[in-house]
Amino acid sequence: GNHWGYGKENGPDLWHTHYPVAQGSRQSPIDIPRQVSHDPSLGPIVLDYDHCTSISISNNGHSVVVNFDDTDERSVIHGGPLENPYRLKQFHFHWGGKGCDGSEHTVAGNSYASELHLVHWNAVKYTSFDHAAAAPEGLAVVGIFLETGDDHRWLHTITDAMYMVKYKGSITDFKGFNPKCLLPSSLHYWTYLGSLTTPPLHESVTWILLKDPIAVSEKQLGKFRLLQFTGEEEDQRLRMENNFRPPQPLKGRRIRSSN
Ligand SMILES: NS(=O)(=O)c1ccc(C(=O)NCC(F)(F)F)cc1
Ligand SMILES: [Zn+2]
Repeated sequence: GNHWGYGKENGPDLWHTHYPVAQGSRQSPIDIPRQVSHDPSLGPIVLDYDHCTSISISNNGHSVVVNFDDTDERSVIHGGPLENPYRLKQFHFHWGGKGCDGSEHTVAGNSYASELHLVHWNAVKYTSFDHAAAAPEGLAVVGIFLETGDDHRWLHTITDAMYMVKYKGSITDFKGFNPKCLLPSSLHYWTYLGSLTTPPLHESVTWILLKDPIAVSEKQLGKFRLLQFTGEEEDQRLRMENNFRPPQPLKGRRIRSSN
């Protein structure tokens, strides 16, 4: 049927028809205001990715996703606002069209070129990712802003693999990638309780947004736009771009800032 997407006929403003939680009280993304309350009790976020390696890279028709082996506690994040360790499951990106911004969260009304989401789940409290994804404390997503500037030396491995997953439903081996190389210099962050930013929009995410962006070149971002929303067998060739949901109402939520 009318599967959800980012077009005029199936985009974010229409998602509420099949996913009423779209108008819920803890939806994401949001705009991060200039002044956020600083919480001295918030410790540092710790990303233990040392034994972490990727398995595959895929095109799910909405984004490009790098998948990880989450069968043990090898790659977890803990600390910060989190009461348990959360296992890395996948990371993916949201981006705009040529010369246009495409981040999901905004900072004082300003967008970035793109936004990277590192998706983790609470394997201490839940038996599977799918259960965690539907539970209030189930997921922790680390958001990293991308701004255009110099080439990112490690992003090349990802953009070079994109020609292998051009079409929706494609997947290929992508081993040995450690996302630690995509982190900015500072792990200072904002945190708030929100949701998945794509349907089913479950209100299950503790968001941890790093304040500092990483720099990627316009050329590297251009390779993201070679991906397609559509499958190889489809007549329509829809370039994958502008796959971001705009900021949603804060509805009284508190946003906390690490130091
Ligand atoms: N863009 S986001 O908020 O990081 C984001 C992260 C993960 C998922 C996801 O796994 N959806 C499938 C599920 F879990 F079965 F619902 C969707 C959005
Ligand atoms: Zn995302």
